[in-house]
Amino acid sequence: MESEAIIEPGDYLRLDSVPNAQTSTIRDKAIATQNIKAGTTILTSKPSATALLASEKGKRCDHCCNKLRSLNRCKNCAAYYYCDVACQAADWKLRHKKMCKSYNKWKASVEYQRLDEHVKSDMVLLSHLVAEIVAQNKLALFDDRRSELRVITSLMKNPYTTLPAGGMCPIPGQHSDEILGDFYSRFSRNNFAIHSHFTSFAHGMYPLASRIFNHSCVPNAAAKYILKKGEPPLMKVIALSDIIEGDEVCIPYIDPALIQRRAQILDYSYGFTCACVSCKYLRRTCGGLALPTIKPPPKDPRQAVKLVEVQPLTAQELWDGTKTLPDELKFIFHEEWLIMQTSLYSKYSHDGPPNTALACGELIIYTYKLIYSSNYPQIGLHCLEQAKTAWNAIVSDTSGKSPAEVSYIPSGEPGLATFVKALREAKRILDIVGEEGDPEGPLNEIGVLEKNLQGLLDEWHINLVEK
Ligand SMILES: C[S@@+](CC[C@H](N)C(=O)[O-])C[C@H]1O[C@@H](n2cnc3c(N)ncnc32)[C@H](O)[C@@H]1O
Repeated sequence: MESEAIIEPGDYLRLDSVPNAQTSTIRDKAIATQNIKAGTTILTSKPSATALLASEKGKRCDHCCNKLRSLNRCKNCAAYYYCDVACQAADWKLRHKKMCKSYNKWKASVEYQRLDEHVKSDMVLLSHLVAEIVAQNKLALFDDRRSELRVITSLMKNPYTTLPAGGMCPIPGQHSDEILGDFYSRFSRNNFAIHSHFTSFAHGMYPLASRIFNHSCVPNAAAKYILKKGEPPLMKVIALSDIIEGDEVCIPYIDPALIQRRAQILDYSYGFTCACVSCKYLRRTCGGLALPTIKPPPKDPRQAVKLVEVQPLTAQELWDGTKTLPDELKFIFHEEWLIMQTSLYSKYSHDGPPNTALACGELIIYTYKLIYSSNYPQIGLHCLEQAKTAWNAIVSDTSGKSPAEVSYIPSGEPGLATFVKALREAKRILDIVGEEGDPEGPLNEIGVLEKNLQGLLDEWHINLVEK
């Protein structure tokens, strides 16, 4: 099924075809039609289907994906959970009535059980998609060039995927295997991980956003998800930085911090080699990202802190070749480095000592700023963690000295300055993304820390000099 669909990218974008479309993996590019300020919602996209990850079943509503306050379980299949009767009724009408009877038998079948976990998860999403089309008699929409459903049939396919026989939930009146295979072949290149505060809990098809945005590991935009009671999650694509008219707007398909794996995933799942400035830089300087060419990190994090402190660098300087990363610092582009540091950070933040935790935290921020594009939400989330750790260091300090004098990090910076710097950076970055995901998120935590800060300033009679 190949179709032309009318794509409406909204006020901020137009789609430009790439000149060599026959040989390129890129069909077209989303170009900014005007200057766009950081924090602007560039596009809103509705899902054609969503499905919770298996690990989230029973913890969130199967209809609107909100965290469950009380449990309303489908009395027939006992496998779908809802916030309340309203969500249950809405989901029944939307799709569940077409899957309820056959769901448990299908889930227990040999055909389903022998699938890999990620294919199982795709089969649930495909079943939801087909159940929705059948339950709501949406087949006619495929003939309407304006319909978002028709956009699905204009999405790029992965020619190497084949529909696993018997893998899908039997749905009365469902399409032929050919049509199902056609939908499925578009999944790996187009589906989105749905997240709350950047932790995934579901996946879904957002055809308009899929059709419009290409990937970059240094994106100038990113998707967030709005959770509203009674409605499936709505995607909003937000500008992460100021975008100039004529620039291409790109989003990240995967977490750019998966430094070694990202090239493989983009090649295997999406069929392209990324040509962003960061990938080019890493290929040029780190031997095509091959692990053995990158020196392992020093075992002692304090040694790493010393190395980092004498090397003030920005990602832009590395990418454009103005500065080079010394060989002894290349470990920061080793995926294991971040994994090791984040696990040490969480251990020291919980168990202490706080100064070791803060030193680890500084190293993570340094690394993130060399990997991610500016204002990338993960940098903000980590700055918030660092602010919380600095706060804990301040309140557990027994020296009797003012937090404006006592220091917890190797550079000698006072604890208060570490706290304020991390808190302000977290607020600046996370305000750009704005409210998203579950309630009581990072912006609430920032609000609490700001109140704590005011209390501390009053207690010690400190006047913060605004920078
Ligand atoms: C979700 S679609 C992107 C939208 C695409 N412009 C379209 O026309 O449908 C994903 C596909 O776009 C292409 N693509 C996306 N980002 C790319 C990039 N940075 N470099 C090369 N190809 C890319 C790849 O073929 C990928 O499988």
